[in-house]
Amino acid sequence: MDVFKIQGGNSLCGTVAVSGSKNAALPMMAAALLTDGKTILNNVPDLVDVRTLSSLLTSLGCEISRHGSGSLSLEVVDESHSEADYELVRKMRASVCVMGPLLARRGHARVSLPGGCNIGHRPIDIHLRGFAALGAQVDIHQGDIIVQATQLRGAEIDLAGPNGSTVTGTCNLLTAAVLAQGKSRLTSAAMEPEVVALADLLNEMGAKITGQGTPTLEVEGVSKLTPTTQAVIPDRIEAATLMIASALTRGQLTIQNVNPQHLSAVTAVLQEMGVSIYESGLSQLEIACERELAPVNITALPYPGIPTDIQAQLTALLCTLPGRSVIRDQVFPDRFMHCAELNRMNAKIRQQGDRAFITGVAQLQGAHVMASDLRASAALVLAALAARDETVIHRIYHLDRGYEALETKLNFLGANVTRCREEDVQRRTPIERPDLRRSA
Ligand SMILES: CC(=O)N[C@H]1[C@@H](OP(=O)(O)OP(=O)(O)OC[C@H]2O[C@@H](n3ccc(=O)[nH]c3=O)[C@H](O)[C@@H]2O)O[C@H](CO)[C@@H](O)[C@@H]1O
Ligand SMILES: C=C(OP(=O)(O)O)C(=O)O
Repeated sequence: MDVFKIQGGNSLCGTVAVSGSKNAALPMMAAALLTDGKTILNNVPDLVDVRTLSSLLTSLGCEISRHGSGSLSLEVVDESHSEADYELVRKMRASVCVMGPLLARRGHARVSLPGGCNIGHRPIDIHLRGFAALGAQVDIHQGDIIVQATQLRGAEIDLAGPNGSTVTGTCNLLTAAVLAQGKSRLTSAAMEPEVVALADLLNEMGAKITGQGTPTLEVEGVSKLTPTTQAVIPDRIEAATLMIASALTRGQLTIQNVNPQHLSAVTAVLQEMGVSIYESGLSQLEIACERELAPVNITALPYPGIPTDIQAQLTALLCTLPGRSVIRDQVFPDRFMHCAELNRMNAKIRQQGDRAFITGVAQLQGAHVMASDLRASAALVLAALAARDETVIHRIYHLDRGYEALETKLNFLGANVTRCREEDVQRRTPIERPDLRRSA
């Protein structure tokens, strides 16, 4: 297993470009199953999750090849298999995104129920309720979900859950409803830019979807979709992570290939802390720290609120601001595994329920810490960049799921991050102790 060794203390300065969005690319890749020609997606990040989904789609009869930097070609050559294997699904929850397209196009899908996860309870009951409303028979057999229908029929589907809407659920039902007979109306739908990106791709393929970006999506079913070429939107979570890295190291960054509109909640909260953020050009942000930063209270909410996928990274930043702050996660109320690890780095966080109560410290201290999930890993990397001495982050395979070439980008900006094998890392620095026998 790989670990990161990070020598903290350098301010990040320079220009960096954000990669394509993981969470937009995954459902867009799955949508290729809806056509029988070649779908070309550009700006696809080279990530473990993208490779895992590619393996899954290959097992479902897709031929996939990567060309140049970021162009992925996907073509269905065999529609006889509709079963997603547990070995692939367990590696990545977003595998459930194949269910909608398989059901709509092949009339049948068998997908292992995704298991537990370190960010909390993640049921897919709303997805299944939606498939049933579209006329599918839904069964659970030996840990697999089986959905089948000879012809889906348009329906009214309410996607509201206890913590807001569901992003992957909206994608799954959208990709099923596009080929259903008649009209569907999806209410309390997710408004995330990644859902809009999927709807735009489907419309390019010939679907009739309106209302994307609002809580109500109207879908007029069509009998066939044709393949197309589309670029994946910039990764707003990677962009926000870099913005926070700039603030944490009191650096100065130009971040390219961003959609500032997708980042407005993050920009607003960083500005409230005192970070200077300027738009320079259509897809570029300048981040600088020109004054002392102050703590704020934050709640992670569905879009257009502050994303839960940025909650851990914001927590790392708040740990270094003098005074008290509270951060709450209303999307995944148990997503606080990073707090105990940050505390090992001298942070002062007390977690209770869906909130973390933070008292800023003057300086974080390097330590051996364990990544528990993707964004928790990012938070530990950010904390390590600002910490005194060396931090060793174990289990960074979580990070590789969702950040393209993060250490290369950070090192280019002045960080000191080394990837090495777990067995090559010395566990502890020996503490020098006085020789008591000699002084006696
Ligand atoms: C691949 C991808 O795009 N992942 C993102 C997606 O995950 P994902 O789509 O899995 O997250 P959801 O939007 O579905 O989950 C939001 C909330 O709804 C609940 N829920 C969800 C589905 C369901 O059937 N029943 C139910 O109760 C969940 O437990 C959670 O509390 O959106 C999350 C919320 O923005 C992000 O953190 C993830 O990065
Ligand atoms: C939680 C995330 O991804 P996933 O839904 O694939 O686990 C994430 O991107 O932060």
